[in-house]
Amino acid sequence: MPKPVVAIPADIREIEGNVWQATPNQYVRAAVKGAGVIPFLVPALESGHDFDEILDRVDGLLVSGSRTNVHPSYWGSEATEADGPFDLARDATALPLIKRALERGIPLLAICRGLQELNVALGGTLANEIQEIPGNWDHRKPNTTDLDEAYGIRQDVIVREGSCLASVIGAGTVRVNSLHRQAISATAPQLAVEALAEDGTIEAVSVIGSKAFAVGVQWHPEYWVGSDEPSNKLFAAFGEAVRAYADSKVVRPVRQAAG
Ligand SMILES: N[C@@H](CCC(=O)NCCCC(=O)O)C(=O)O
Repeated sequence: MPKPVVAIPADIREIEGNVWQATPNQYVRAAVKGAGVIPFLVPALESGHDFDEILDRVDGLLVSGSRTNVHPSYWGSEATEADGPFDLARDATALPLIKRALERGIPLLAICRGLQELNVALGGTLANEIQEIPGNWDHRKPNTTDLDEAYGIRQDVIVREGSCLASVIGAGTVRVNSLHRQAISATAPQLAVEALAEDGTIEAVSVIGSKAFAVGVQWHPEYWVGSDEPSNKLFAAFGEAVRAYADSKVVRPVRQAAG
């Protein structure tokens, strides 16, 4: 069987004075090493994508994190400068791609911004600057230029018994990293909450009734694939679901009856 392909929606980034389509290497590395798939970056476009044309060519969707925030207009809220930075091309690419992939039963793993996009794509809302909510921790990226420190494992989340995530990484307390200022506020009707931080922040969801693996996590398992067991298990399960989907697509030659 050929190795399956997984779409990763890119971000628009300004690098050295030019505009790039980009995704952090950690997602590509985790897709290759952790899920055993071929990553396929989908350019972030504000318009012009034929999402079925893209999804016809892939076997899974991995929606990455990003320092940018989903534009509040996607859940009917007014945008202020404080809600940024924005990436309208990423929003216009990832949100419809998530919805269409779920409709088609294509396996989905959504990470950080990806979980937030999953929630918004299915009709939920987000809260901004959650560290300012009384009783909340500071879930933001640590102020460091050292990536291992920024993505350091530093927070407990509680994975719910009987959840999809529990079947992959086990139920109960899991140590994870945390690099976000937004979080799910109103959970989309089609999402089941699968893990919470001890301050009540939603840390993982799955899609109720999904035809295939469809999980979102607010933390960053991609960064520690290779050395962190829950991260390894999550990407391995995603890879397994992607291969199962790819196999289901293969039209097997009809064996001629023995002559
Ligand atoms: N912008 C959203 C999503 C956060 C996210 O995906 N963080 C990972 C990238 C971190 C970075 O490179 O700065 C939020 O802040 O909640």
